[in-house]
Amino acid sequence: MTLRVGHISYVNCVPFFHFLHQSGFNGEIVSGVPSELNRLLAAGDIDLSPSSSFEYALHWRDYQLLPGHSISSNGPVRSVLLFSPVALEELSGKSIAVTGESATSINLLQVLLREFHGCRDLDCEVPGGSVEEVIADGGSALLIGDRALRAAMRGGGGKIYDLGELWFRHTGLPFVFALWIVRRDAAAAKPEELSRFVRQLAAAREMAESDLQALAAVTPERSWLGEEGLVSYWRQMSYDFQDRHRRGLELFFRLCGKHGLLAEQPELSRIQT
Ligand SMILES: C=C(O[C@@H]1C=C(C(=O)O)C=C[C@H]1O)C(=O)O
Repeated sequence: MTLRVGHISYVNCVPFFHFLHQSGFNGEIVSGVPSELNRLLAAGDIDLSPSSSFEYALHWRDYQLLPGHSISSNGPVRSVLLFSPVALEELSGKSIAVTGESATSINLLQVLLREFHGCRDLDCEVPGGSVEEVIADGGSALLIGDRALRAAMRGGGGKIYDLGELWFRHTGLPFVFALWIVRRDAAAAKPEELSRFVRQLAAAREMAESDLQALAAVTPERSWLGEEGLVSYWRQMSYDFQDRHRRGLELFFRLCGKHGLLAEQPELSRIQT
């Protein structure tokens, strides 16, 4: 049996995937934005994926974590951005257009605004048109991933708030946007494939991180982000999952509970390797 593995179609995932085949992986890869991968994972259509940390919290009884990896910020993240013509404190009652690609970041936005900026009655909705149009029309809007990086390069009239940076300023902790999530039933059905994958993923990431410059030189997104842009973006992301990440994640889940975004607190359960 082969593994069906999700792949986030953002440039932040390149360090996990570029060398995966070279490291021996011969299963299937299914690409999508985080919200699509969350859906496939919840439905059992893929076995494992880097996916929204909030998705883990919603369905944690069905999932386990691959230890040691995440997609996190430790300060600015550069690709989870709120574009707003007004200050954060003034967003109560105003409409905020949010990306349909996210699960974690839309809840992080709510937590930041409610817990630290005194906002009430937030009106967050995925717009009918594109989020980019809302930004161009001077509205408040949340983008993630490559579309956020591109929109920041275009700039615009309003302010740009980096949600990783805001989280760090208020908590002093990393923020965990994505975790490597495995379905429990897949872990039970394909234990050997999974332990091979754990080794292949670690090797692939190590190869990528040992020479980010060389990786940037063969990454197509260099056409718009530049090789130096890619390297500095990957360098400031945190792909680890250590004790500080766990504390940041648990605080986020607690604040989601406090603000009515999560019905119960998840247990963090790792696969046995
Ligand atoms: C750091 C990012 O985090 C992403 C945000 C996610 C979410 O909001 O659910 C999910 C996966 C991450 O890749 C990004 O979008 O650039």
